[in-house]
Amino acid sequence: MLGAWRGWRALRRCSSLPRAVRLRVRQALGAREPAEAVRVQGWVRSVRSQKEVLFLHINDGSSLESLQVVADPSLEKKDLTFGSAVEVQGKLVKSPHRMQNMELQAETIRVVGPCDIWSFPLKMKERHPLEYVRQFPHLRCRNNTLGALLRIRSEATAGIHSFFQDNGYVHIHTPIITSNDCEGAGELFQIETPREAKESAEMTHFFNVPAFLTVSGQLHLEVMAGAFTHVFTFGPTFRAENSQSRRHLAEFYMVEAELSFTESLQDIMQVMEDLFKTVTSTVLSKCPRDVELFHKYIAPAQKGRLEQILKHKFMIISYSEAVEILKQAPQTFTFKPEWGRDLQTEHEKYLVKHCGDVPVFVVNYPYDLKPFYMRDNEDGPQHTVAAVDLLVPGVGELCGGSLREERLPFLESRLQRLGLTDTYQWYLDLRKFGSVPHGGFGMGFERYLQYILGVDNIKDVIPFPRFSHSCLL
Ligand SMILES: NC(=O)C[C@H](N)C(=O)O
Repeated sequence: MLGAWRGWRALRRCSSLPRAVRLRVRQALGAREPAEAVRVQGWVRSVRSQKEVLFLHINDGSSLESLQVVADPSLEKKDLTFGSAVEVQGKLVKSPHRMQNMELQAETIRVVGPCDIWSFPLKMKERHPLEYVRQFPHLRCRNNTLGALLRIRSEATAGIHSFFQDNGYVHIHTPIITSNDCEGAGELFQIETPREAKESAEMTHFFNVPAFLTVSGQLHLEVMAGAFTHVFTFGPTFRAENSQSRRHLAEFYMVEAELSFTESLQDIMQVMEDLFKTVTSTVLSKCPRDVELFHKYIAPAQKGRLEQILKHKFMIISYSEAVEILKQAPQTFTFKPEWGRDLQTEHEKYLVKHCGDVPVFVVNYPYDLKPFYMRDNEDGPQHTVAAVDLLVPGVGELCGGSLREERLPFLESRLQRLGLTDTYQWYLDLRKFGSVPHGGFGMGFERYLQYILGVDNIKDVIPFPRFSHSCLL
């Protein structure tokens, strides 16, 4: 009985709702035909009250453009201001305005949530600098630039998943909490046991076992590539880098792939290049107006560049060639380039410029510079491993990958020298039970967005940036 009564109440609630069709702003703007009764909800981007007519622009995040609402001035109310949340009902009609297809002739306007414009940090029709809106992580998504970024980010995410799924890769959820330090660079955030969960005062770490936030899903992907052949993951990774630089975050997203039965670095580079080009084409075709905003106001030099880059094969140079180029550079570097030393940001920048401001693969790095899992090239005195970094203009390293050492004796002796045999017993096991040549790579998602959009600071391409001394919200 009670159920039936509730049902009746719900029915009454429904029937009292207006019957107008609810449209998102994007749908309303793209409609081919006028429509009699529609309802649009969103946040007011501008209000302009004239004697005869009231103009509003409302945006609901579905597109960069806002929908123009034309209303009788009698519908104006005190709390109908910039930033307020509204529901407008009326007729969708062809707009006489050259720049837009449709507009909404309001019959009713309801202020769902007013906005205190005096304390609201965003101002009407103002192009706020990215550094300014960064101070308001709870409100900056209402800013046009961040709105465009977040739509692009969403499309790029879908594009990355489609790229791999369409090519037969299995998606793996690699763990966030892990006991290994894949990169061996000591940049791990350790996990503590909260006081309430401690069985004894001495209990430390993660219930007394060392555990960290993951720096890379690679080793777990290697496990899976041993059964599924081609696998990928795309999730958050963490680095305890005490850096405020414009290229580093403590929490960032990484796309990683691992391919079994792969003997050449060339194959890995091909996947990196295909991934970059496919996802970028998707973004350009799905969010042209959002991308245009960046190329118009943030990075004018990037306009048209991407389309060019998509047409050409990426360049490849070896690490040794890179060092020679750097040694012959007319400029002096803070860090003197020398074979056997890591390439610094200033070196990467120079190399990319030298190659014509295009993405460049640098391959075959010194053995002693790279982590234990990379495959030994066994190439004489200048001993290298089959590693690759993809460098891009303005950002530097975008992807890093390698062939993995699949040969048990090589891996065993390397881990022994590092004193890591016990820790990586399971990893050695993989080389005993059906080991195959394999390799993979990781691409920093925020650096990818930084590059394609020409955004200078990595903090502006992630919804909630976390970096040294900062964890707002
Ligand atoms: N999956 C990868 O190859 C990425 C690599 N482990 C890195 O963190 O750079």
